[in-house]
Amino acid sequence: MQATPLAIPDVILFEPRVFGDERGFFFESYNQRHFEAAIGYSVDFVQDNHSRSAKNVLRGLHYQIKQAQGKLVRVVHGEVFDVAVDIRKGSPTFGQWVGEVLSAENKKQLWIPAGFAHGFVTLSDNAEFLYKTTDYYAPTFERCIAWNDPSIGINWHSEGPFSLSAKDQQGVLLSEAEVFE
Ligand SMILES: Cc1cn([C@H]2C[C@H](O)[C@@H](COP(=O)(O)OP(=O)(O)O[C@H]3O[C@H](C)C(=O)[C@H](O)[C@H]3O)O2)c(=O)[nH]c1=O
Repeated sequence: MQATPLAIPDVILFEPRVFGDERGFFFESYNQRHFEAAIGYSVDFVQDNHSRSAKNVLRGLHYQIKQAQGKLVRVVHGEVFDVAVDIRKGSPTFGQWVGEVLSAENKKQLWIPAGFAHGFVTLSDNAEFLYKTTDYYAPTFERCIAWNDPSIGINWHSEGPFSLSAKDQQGVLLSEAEVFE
């Protein structure tokens, strides 16, 4: 497994070692020992999530202001553009974003620590998105930052128009959002 910090170095891209043969392929989608050695600290994943989205569905930018979740995300069908935004007050990269194309084909994974808002847009006809989280779902603590906040300026690598939940249509600007102290 190869681990590469992105431009915001706390966000780490994982590329697994894939064993292909005439039957198909095998790879370890998660190995705690290798993962923790790569990020340099231990984490405890408590929940696995799985969502399916049609083309141009955009989910985000989400975070939990309390019970903040670290997320290890991957795609097992189709392709998405996945984005993390640094919302840690005082961070030198506060308000900056990083993104990566994750697909069933490239088998890439992103580690997005607590302290980031997270979202993705579906690039393929459909995409199935799986992720592990380091804390439990807590809807009362859920917050949403507007996907198109000009102060963040995310390039979603897709023309749209995007399909968003009613909740995500109400996302607030980063300047008005609760952030991590
Ligand atoms: C996130 C979550 C949702 N739900 C229920 C609540 C709703 O009835 C339904 C759909 O929830 P929502 O529209 O919030 O799902 P997403 O828009 O995919 O939300 C996620 O999208 C972005 C990409 C994230 O990073 C977060 O993990 C999460 O906010 O699933 C649960 O029961 N447990 C959960 O952990």
